[in-house]
Formats: sequence, C-alpha cells, structure tokens
Amino acid sequence: MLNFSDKLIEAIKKKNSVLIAGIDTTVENIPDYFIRKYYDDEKNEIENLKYILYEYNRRIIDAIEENVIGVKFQAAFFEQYSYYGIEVLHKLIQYAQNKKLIVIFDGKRNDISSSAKGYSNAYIGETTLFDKKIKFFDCDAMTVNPYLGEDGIKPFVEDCERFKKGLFVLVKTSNPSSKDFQDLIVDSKYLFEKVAEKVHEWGASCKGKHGYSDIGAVVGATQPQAAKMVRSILPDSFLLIPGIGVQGGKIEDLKYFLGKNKMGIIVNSSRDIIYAYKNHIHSDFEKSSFIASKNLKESINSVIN
Ligand SMILES: O=C(O)c1cc(=O)[nH]c(=O)n1[C@@H]1O[C@H](COP(=O)(O)O)[C@@H](O)[C@H]1O
Repeated sequence: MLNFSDKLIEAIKKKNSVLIAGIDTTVENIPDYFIRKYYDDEKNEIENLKYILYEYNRRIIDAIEENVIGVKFQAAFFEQYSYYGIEVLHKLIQYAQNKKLIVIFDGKRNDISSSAKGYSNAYIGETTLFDKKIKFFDCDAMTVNPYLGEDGIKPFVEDCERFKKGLFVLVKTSNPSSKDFQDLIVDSKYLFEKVAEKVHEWGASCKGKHGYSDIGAVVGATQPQAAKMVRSILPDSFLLIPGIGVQGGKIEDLKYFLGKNKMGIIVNSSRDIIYAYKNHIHSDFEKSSFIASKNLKESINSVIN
C-alpha cells in the first residue's frame, strides 16, 4: 500500500493538478432552481435536507472530478445539520472514495491522547467494536490542531504510520486572527515556527518513496511570508493551502509554498468551486463548477510548473 504522500504525488502527476475542492455546502447556498426541483412536499424537512444536500454535492463531485485530485470535507458544514448531516457526510465520503479521489476530513481535531485516539480511530484508523475492527470513515487524511501538544498528536501520527494515512497540522492559518497566537514570539521564534519544527519531528518516521513525509502542515494562502519560513523548516512535508480567492490569497504567491523538487503543495478552494454558479459563469451549476475548477487548476499550474 502506498504512503499518503506517494498517493498524493501519483494523483498530482496523473491529473496534472494540485487542486482540492472543499465541500463546504450549506443548504441556503444551493441554487433555488435545484431546491425547487428536488424539494418533495410529500417528505418532511429532514428527508428533503438529506436528499438535497447529498445530491447537490454528489453532482459537484461528478462535475469537477477531472480537475481535482481530491475533496476536503469541512465537518462544520455537515455537523450543523446534526446526525442527519453526518449521515450525508458519510455517504459523500464513500462516493468520493469510489471515484478514487483523495478524501481529507477537515475537523481540526485534537484532545488529550485518549480522546484524540477516538478521533483518529473514527477518521483515519479503526474502531474496536465487540470482536471486530471497523474503519468507519477511512479517510486518506485529516486536519488536526496542535494546541494540546505532542501527546494529543501522537495517536494520529501512529495511525498514519500503521494505516498509511496523512495528517495536516495547523501551522499558520489563513484567517486575520491567526496572528493572535501563531505569531507570538517564543525563544526568539514565532510560535508557528516552533509548531513547524514539531511537525518535522513527528513526520520523520513516515516518509514515502519520494522522500515526502505523510505528516503535513496547513499554511494559508494569505501567508506567503510565513510559507517561506515554514519551508526552510519543512522542505519535505506536504502543505495544505486554503485561502485562495474569497479570503484574499493570491495564486501568484503559491511559488513561495513549494518544497523539495518544486513539489509538496495541495491547494484547497471551497466557495469559488461549489458556488461558482453565483458568478454567472454558466446557467448550469455543474458546468459553472467545472469551468471554475478547470480555470483554477490551470492558473495554479501556470505559477508552479
Ligand atoms: O484547515 C483548513 O482547511 C483551513 C485552514 C485555514 O487556515 N483556513 C481555512 O480556510 N481552512 C478551511 O479551508 C476552507 C476555505 O474555504 P474557501 O475560503 O471558501 O475556499 C474552509 O473549509 C476552511 O475551514
């Protein structure tokens, strides 16, 4: 079985893309005509929610699959619909896996080690149930928050080693308030540099055949200066880069995020892809998302290749 980093590299080569689509859909942003067409008065609200949320995202995945290497599911957008949303998330994860897309669960999870182990079991590892071991979500990778320190991260790293999965540790996030804690100076370094040093340490034992580690970092596209510093600490870890487009990150700056052999980045875009219909690219939402993802893929390639 391939290491996560090798799986990423092979997908990038095959599709000539580093783009990940963020599936961050809320029902109120689904086009009216789609809701009108599929809303069934014979069913209750919850049955309509489950059908419409699944069907919209499924069609987006179909429309964009040739332009992206994978999808990132942001847990919040599903959790807001309680366990009905989680059921849809589970079905969509399986749908994307069947299409051989790389699936990233973005829940930014963490806790003390015993609780962190539960999160890891659920999303990248396996859960013991009576005398069986079950891989419930079985995603390729997940995002984690490093705030609790090493013992809260180790359960995830161990599952990455065991099941050839990947991790993206928040190092320098895309939001304006990332400076509040991440830019604090500790021992004459930024705190985010200290976290990057830890990511380097945690990732040393899980490297693939291309020399990249399976333990990566999240660095926002809005943070090109930080990216240069992170790269000097983490030359061979994948960076998951959110924040292009709506949040102000510039595609031209992605060159500062590249690692060893001009590789090692995956770039997420959510709203610009899933709600591309709002930009009137095409009257059809699927075609709009296809065109938006194709254009994004090509613009990113023109900067990094
Ligand atoms: O871990 C993330 O994915 C993440 C980290 C970060 O620093 N900034 C950030 O925007 N994200 C996520 O990336 C996505 C960005 O969405 P768009 O701004 O719509 O492309 C959302 O799912 C965010 O939760």
